[in-house]
Amino acid sequence: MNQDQLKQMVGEAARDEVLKLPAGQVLGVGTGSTANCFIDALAPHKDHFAGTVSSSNATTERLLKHGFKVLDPNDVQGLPAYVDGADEIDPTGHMIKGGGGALTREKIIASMAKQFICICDSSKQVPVLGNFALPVEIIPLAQGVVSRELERFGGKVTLRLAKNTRADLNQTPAEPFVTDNGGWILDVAGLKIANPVQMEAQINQIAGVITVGLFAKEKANILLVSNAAGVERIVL
Ligand SMILES: O=C(CO)[C@H](O)[C@H](O)COP(=O)(O)O
Repeated sequence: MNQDQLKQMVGEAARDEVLKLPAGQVLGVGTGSTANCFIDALAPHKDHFAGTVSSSNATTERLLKHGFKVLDPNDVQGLPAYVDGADEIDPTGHMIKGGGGALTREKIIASMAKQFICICDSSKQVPVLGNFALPVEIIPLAQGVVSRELERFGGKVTLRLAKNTRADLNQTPAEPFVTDNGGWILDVAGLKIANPVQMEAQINQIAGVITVGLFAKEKANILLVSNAAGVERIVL
């Protein structure tokens, strides 16, 4: 079974999970290839929900294409659940997210939800977070100072670049990747995150940081994880 099939399988399991929620509520929807599988699987059942709140422009576009109602988070009091993928998840449900660059809105929508349902294949499960470079969204003018502060944690800091820029042709410097919020992303490689709660709080305190892609406070409550044998449901 390949990774796409594993993502599809867990997307379908997440559809079954959220259809157990009472009808007529608003659902939080994440970003990424696994979240896309979930959106596609849920599309025939969209009327079960009064609407959705979306974690990125890309997800909004996909939801609208399927005919889901997409609501402004400011018009929504709370959510029964938020469904999203992860780049890494540890045994307690702490995650690294932001590989797709949507970490800030993902964290905001997750904070509105009673339950974070994390969906992934088993390659994302790790004993300790940090093999995946930790994304940190920043205010662009703070790149230098935030990079220096982040280096104190012991990792290697790299500015994320946009794909398909003219740098390939050696004509211009590569352009930074720009988030939906106009921020830039620093990726911090080589960390061993023994205490995610502490590191999240410390990075949040650096002036110029918009959001760190460590989801320790907004951790997963339910993990649906797929492997060749099927989908396991783990309450965290
Ligand atoms: O945090 C994210 C986007 O910002 C994604 O949830 C994360 O990158 C996982 O993506 P995928 O399901 O494509 O592996």
